[in-house]
Parts: sequence; structure tokens; C-alpha cells
Amino acid sequence: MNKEKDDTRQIAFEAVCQVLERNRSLDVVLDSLMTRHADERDKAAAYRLIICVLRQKGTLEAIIEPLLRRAPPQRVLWILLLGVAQIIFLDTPKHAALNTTVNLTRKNGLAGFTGLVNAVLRKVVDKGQTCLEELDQDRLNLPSWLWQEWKQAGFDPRKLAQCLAYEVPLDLSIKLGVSPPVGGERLLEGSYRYPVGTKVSSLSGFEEGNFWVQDVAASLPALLLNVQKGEKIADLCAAPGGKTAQLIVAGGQVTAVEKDPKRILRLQENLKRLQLNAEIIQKDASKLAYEEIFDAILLDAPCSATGIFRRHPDVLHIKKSKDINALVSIQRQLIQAALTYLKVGGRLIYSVCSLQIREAEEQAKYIASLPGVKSLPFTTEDVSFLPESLTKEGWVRTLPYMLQDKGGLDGFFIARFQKTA
Ligand SMILES: C[S@@+](CC[C@H](N)C(=O)[O-])C[C@H]1O[C@@H](n2cnc3c(N)ncnc32)[C@H](O)[C@@H]1O
Repeated sequence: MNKEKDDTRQIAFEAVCQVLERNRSLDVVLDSLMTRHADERDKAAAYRLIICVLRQKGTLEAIIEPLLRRAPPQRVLWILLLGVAQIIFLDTPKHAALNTTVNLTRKNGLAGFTGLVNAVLRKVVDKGQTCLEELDQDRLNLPSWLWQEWKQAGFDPRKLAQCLAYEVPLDLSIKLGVSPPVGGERLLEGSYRYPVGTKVSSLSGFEEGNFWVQDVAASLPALLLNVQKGEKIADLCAAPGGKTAQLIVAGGQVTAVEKDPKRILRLQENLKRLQLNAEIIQKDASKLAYEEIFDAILLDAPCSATGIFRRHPDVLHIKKSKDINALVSIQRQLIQAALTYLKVGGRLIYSVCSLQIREAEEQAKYIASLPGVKSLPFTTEDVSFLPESLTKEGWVRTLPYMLQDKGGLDGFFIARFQKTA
């Protein structure tokens, strides 16, 4: 690919195509696309544009739709989304947004649509802001199935959608006995928050492996396992390893299991940087030959990841309601396997970064209904830092609009059980 073609907007366009047409996760897409770009500022600009389109997709479409006489080819629509995002939400000078979007149309074999793109964007420059004020952006930016399911779950979908409007701060988990980099706010034992835009690799102590990036909500499952020194712990779905690191730091002898060969490399790299050791096994965690050997198990199960939509707005578009049932059955296989590997008397934490009750609250009820298992409810002391996350059943349910005055947190569900027989 030549340099001229390979610019910020081209990268954003290709990323948007891959996410929206092929349902690929943005992280995976960026891993390959961003390596083409050496310039850090260009990468940051491309990322900002992609995230904006994915967060505001419903709103952007509603601005564009009345300006079109008929639906254009899908790729022209993606190009329009990129152009309108720059005009309405980003600080791109309007003439630059217009010219570069028209060029993008031409460069991608859609020269027959440059007139249309130009005309639509001119109208958006004139009337876009007025049009924006009349739209229900919250409703538009969430797919209706998520709005419905979140409402039925008792969450406030409007407040959840509003979380898309804010940039997200950086949370670090800090190794025991190490001073956190300056400028952070302590949220929890070992978890510090840094202002929006902080670059982790620029913080002192990064090379030394003093800390790792992990949303404060994501640090709760391992924390709540309450590892005692020397306990034999399994982390069954481990990569990229944020929770594995916590379990090791807490004093556990950790076996980290991960099925995905690429993700296991990241787990290995992360533990290496942090100078932490675990037994690492690349395998399907539901198919291990263990029996009653672990004192405690963390099952941070694969899930729809709808709870992390603020940093990963691609989940709003690539996950569909019908995907959840398949995940529920994988989660159940992992739950059953985990209970086999656990000693009698041992603890199991089940967690998901999902806001879907089928993957969370209903799975906790399922686990509690299994023979030889009892629920170990959490108490207010367990979650004194965020008491509103404690449910009446004794589960922990964090929602992105909790801790709002400090910048919110990811949506997690965490439940604790004991194997009794
Ligand atoms: C929610 S992520 C785990 C995040 C991780 N616990 C952390 O804190 O960094 C779920 C992980 O489970 C892995 N996975 C999915 N199915 C699995 C299986 N059957 N056995 C082991 N790992 C699996 C996925 O590849 C993914 O890395």
C-alpha cells in the first residue's frame, strides 16, 4: 500500500469496514492496521475518529439519512459517517473534513459518489448542529436489543448510553509494595486512576513492570477471591492476564489457562514485563485433567463484553442478542469443569464483563442450583469502596454510570461460591 493512501482517515475507514461489515473486534483490527503507521500522532487521530464513529453511529446515521434520496452503497455510508463525525463531534476544520472525505471516497474506488459525499457534507456543515439538537442521541446510539435488555435488567439504559459521551480515564493496578506513578488517585487497594489521555508507557515504572492497565471494576474479581499466601489458584480464562497478575501478587501459586494462542502470547509478555511467574497452560479450560486440586478458582468467563462498551464501542455493533445463548452454554461448560477442579471447601469466583443478565445473574442462579455448591454472598465490607454495587443476593454488579464523579467504571458481574461436596 502506498504512503499517500495509507493515511489516518484511510486507516479509520478500513477499521470501520472491518468492524461493521465483518463483525471483527476493534482490538484485533487495530493490531494489524496500526502496525502500518509509524507516526504516533496519526495513530492517535485515527483511533479518535474510529471510536467517535462507533460511539455515535446511530446519531451520525440519523443526521445523514434525511439528506439522502436513496440508500447509498454501504461503504459510501461508512465514509459519510467518518466525514460527519469530524464535522459534528471532532475539532477537524470543516473544509479539511470535507476535502479529505471526498478524497477518501475517490481513493477507495467510489469516485462515482464524490458528488453525493460532497453535497451531503456541505449540508451537514450548514445544518448538522441544529439537526443534532433535535435527536435523541442516547436512544440512537444504543442498539434497541441492548436498550430493551438493559431496561429489563433494571439498569438505566439512558444513563448507560450517556457514558458514551465521556472519555475514559486510565486505571492502573499497582504491584504490592511499589509506589504508584505520581498524579494518580487511589480508588482501591492497589488500584489508581489517572486523567483521561494519560499514556501508560510514559509513566515512570512502566519498563520496570511496576503496574499494568486494568479498569478498577476489572480488578474486583481477583481481589474478591481473597487469595491467601501459598494457595493453589486457577485462573481459567486468563489472557491478557490482568487478573492473573493480581492473583500472583496476592501470594497465590497460580495456574493460568488460556485457549487462544495469540492471546496467550500477550499473557506471557505481560507477566514477563511484570516479572511475575505462573504456570501457563494453553488449552480449553473445560477440558483439563484436574480433579479437586485448587483451593480457589477464578472463572472470568468469555462473554459478550457489553460492560466495556465505553472503551470498546465496537461491542455495541458486533454483538447480537442471538450470540448470547452460545456464550451461555460455553460459560456453563466452564463452570462445570471449574467445579471439578476445585477442592471441596474451595472458592469459585464467577465473573463476566457483561451487562446481559443471561450471562451474569442467571448464571449465578444456575451455579447456586448445582448440587454440592453454595453461594457465598459478598457483604458491604467486601465492596466498601462501591456499596451500590452490592445486590440483594450478595453479588457484585458494577455499572458504567457508577463512580460517575470520578469517570465511571466498566460493567462487571461477580458472584462467589463454595464447593461443599
Ligand atoms: C474475559 S477474557 C479474560 C480476561 C482476563 N481474565 C484478564 O483479566 O486479563 C476471557 C478469555 O477467555 C479465553 N477463553 C475463551 N474460551 C476459553 C476456554 N474454553 N478455555 C480457556 N480460555 C478461554 C478468551 O480467549 C479470553 O482471553
